[in-house]
Amino acid sequence: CWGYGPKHGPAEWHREFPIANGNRQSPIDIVPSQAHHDPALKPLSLQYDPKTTIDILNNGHSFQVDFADGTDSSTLKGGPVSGTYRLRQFHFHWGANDHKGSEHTVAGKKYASELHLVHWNTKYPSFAEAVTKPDGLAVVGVFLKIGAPNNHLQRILDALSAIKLKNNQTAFSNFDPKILLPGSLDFWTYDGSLTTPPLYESVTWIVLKEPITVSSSQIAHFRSLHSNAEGEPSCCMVENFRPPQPLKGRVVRASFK
Ligand SMILES: NS(=O)(=O)c1ccc(NC(=O)NCCCCO)cc1
Ligand SMILES: [Zn+2]
Repeated sequence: CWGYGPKHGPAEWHREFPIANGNRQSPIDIVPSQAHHDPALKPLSLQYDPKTTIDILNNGHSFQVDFADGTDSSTLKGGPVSGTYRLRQFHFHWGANDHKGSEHTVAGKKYASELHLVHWNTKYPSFAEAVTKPDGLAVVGVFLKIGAPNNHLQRILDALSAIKLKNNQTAFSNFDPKILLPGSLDFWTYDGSLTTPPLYESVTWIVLKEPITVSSSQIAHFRSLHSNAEGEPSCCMVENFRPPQPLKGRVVRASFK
């Protein structure tokens, strides 16, 4: 199945998922000087209820923290979207060393990692329905740069030892994703896709300009996960980022001057 290694990596995904060569693929290289400030963009409104935290899961490509999305307890509104989007999960992407790992890049700059908070449009009955629609998802991307240790990540890192292998999951509760956000919610936004197969072109991307910091040893914990399930040949999850894709005429808007 698909992965990030030399055999089944991003350059090969188009064979099974031809939309990989589509017109609104993600991630992209964001060039700040070419982003258009749009004063009509509303401020982002993120309201999260820690009680909706369910579990933490190794899905074989990353790890994700899942949230109960049966009510409007944890939502995204405003910014470039209309309506209400519910938080489904958040996960990370990282690289084999600290000099790469983010999916979006900023004028060619790669960050060490990137956090994705995945929300779906409640005009659709479920996430599974929404994920195939052009306005189905809104994903907030947050860059992680190497610096001081991030205390807010510690509980997540401590849980990773319990989900070492693919399909391992363990209870995780009472987590407020807001504590992972930077001070400023200034963002760039553009129409894109899932960055992993099935690569559906259903994502309104909202990439925050301000990174958060993590230490080098904290991010090393991410690389201790395995992409194989029990009984399969051991394979470390050292790298799981897709490189930037062609812009194909899309416009990136900025919420800030
Ligand atoms: N990296 S990303 O663009 O934020 C992303 C988010 C969700 C997913 N996929 C997901 O949540 N489920 C897979 C969709 C299968 C159809 O139900 C893939 C990539
Ligand atoms: Zn992602």
